[in-house]
Amino acid sequence: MADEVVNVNEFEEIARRVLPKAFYDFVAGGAEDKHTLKENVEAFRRMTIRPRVLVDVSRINMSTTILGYNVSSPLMLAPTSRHQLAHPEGEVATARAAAASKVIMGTESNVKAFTDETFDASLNWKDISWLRSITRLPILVKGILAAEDAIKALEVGIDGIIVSNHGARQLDYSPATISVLEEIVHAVKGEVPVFMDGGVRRGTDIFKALALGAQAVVIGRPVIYGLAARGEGGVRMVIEMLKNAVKDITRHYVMTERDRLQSKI
Ligand SMILES: Cc1cc2nc3c(=O)[nH]c(=O)nc-3n(C[C@H](O)[C@H](O)[C@H](O)COP(=O)(O)O)c2cc1C
Repeated sequence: MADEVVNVNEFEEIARRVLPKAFYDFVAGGAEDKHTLKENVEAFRRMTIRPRVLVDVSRINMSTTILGYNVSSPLMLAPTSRHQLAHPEGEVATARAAAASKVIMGTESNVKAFTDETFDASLNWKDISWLRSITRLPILVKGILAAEDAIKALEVGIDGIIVSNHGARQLDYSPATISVLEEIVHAVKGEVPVFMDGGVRRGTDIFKALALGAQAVVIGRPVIYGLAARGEGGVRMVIEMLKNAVKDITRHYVMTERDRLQSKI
């Protein structure tokens, strides 16, 4: 029954059962030892929340602004390549997922995503400058994991940064995204919004990412799991489950591994 599913991990389990093995393995898989794949999730789990009591949460408003668009929550859907859509039903289901996401986000974004797993490996910063010269659309650079690259991205005039290791599908042993988010937020100094993706599976993960300075988070696999398990309704359920984060989140509310180490010195 649809209402028995209570979290994203359960959707993944259903997806594993209903999808042909090759499809599931393609979606769920990661590079080589899958170290970074596991770390994306585990690094979130190692962070704890410092709950505050007697705060009025009776009317929580999670709406925010992303690149000038008002959205109902700080949650976006990641680009996932078309490889998994070789199945004809996949095409239909993905169109439905996109429609569902527009409803939830409350806007039809004109932000283009120039990302693809098959993208030209020779892509470099000059190409971003060129892109900047031919379009007035907002340009987001996805895949930033180091402060130096974040600064480079600012220099070429991008409009936002997505801290991402592309779901740990390409380079194993790159850092878990939540573990480098704060470094990049500090480097960017509020000049452009910083988004992050990788391993977001719970509303508390969104809470943690926002507390470390992300403007919004992006999800990849959870959408596909919801879609595989329950179609459009499953995608809606996944998004609703994850929206369970709260507004007015500050850095004060979370404790990272680094904080714990520093408090011992
Ligand atoms: C099946 C699949 C295909 C993907 N294809 C692309 C792609 O073509 N380009 C890209 O930048 N990221 C791609 N990604 C990565 C996602 O955009 C996103 O960064 C990642 O899924 C976020 O991590 P999560 O799945 O843990 O939420 C893909 C992810 C999956 C699961």
